[in-house]
Amino acid sequence: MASKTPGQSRKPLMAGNWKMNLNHVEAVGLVQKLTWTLDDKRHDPEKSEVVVLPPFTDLRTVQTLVEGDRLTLGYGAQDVSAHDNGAYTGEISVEMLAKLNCSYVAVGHSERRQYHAEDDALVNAKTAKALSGGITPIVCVGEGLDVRQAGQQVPYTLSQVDGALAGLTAEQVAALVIAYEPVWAIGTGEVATPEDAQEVCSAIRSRLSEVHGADVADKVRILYGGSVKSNNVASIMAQPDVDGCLVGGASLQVEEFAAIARFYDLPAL
Ligand SMILES: O=C(CO)COP(=O)(O)O
Repeated sequence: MASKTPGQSRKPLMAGNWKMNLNHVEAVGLVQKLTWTLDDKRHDPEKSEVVVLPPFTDLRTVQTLVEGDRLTLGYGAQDVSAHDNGAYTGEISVEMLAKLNCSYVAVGHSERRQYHAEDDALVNAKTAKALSGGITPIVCVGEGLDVRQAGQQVPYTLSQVDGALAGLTAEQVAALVIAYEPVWAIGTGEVATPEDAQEVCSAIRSRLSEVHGADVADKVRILYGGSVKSNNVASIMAQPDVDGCLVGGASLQVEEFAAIARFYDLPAL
């Protein structure tokens, strides 16, 4: 596996969270253009893994395209049910996602926490469910503006991490991805400084090390999310504990997302 810095084995991950954008027809256009652009610019898949998280209704189409054309593009979902099956109207199970060969699923995104009242216990149940189905959860954590202004971003975020990972084995934790997304930076154009991102990402890694040991902490990829663009990605990625980005708005723009995926060729401003 390629390294971001010598001696580090975590392969950078650039995940595009489309949120509630693009129907399945539009998804075809974006995925095709994205893979053409990455090929054209000679993207090295060893230097960053590129993943899209489309809406549920696009997943079968994206799967067909990726598998049919053997694209070097990962995909996954934006949410998963904490239940296996049954009378849960509107929910999608991990088995359904696994059947679509999804590699990843976001859990606990701040928009789910905010608009669907998801708490740490539910995020914990969804994380465990994803792992049990063989899908890598991207566990989202991060503080709101009031918490940041009170200087409590580290304890607040660590408490979300503790809640989301409660009861998981060291082996399970080693297999997941954590995304630090400060809520005040999401969709606002207000990106955290590289130092802000590093402060919390490094605190998360220290906590993983305390609880599960340094070997586990070394394996977990910790992403930053919140107004990531091609003009700020390189300096964020230069931070030692930032192993990738969870990208919202910019992942809907092919040239932008392709440039973000190729952060390794951009100057850190
Ligand atoms: O929420 C995000 C990704 O999950 C970030 O969204 P933006 O990149 O649009 O700020």
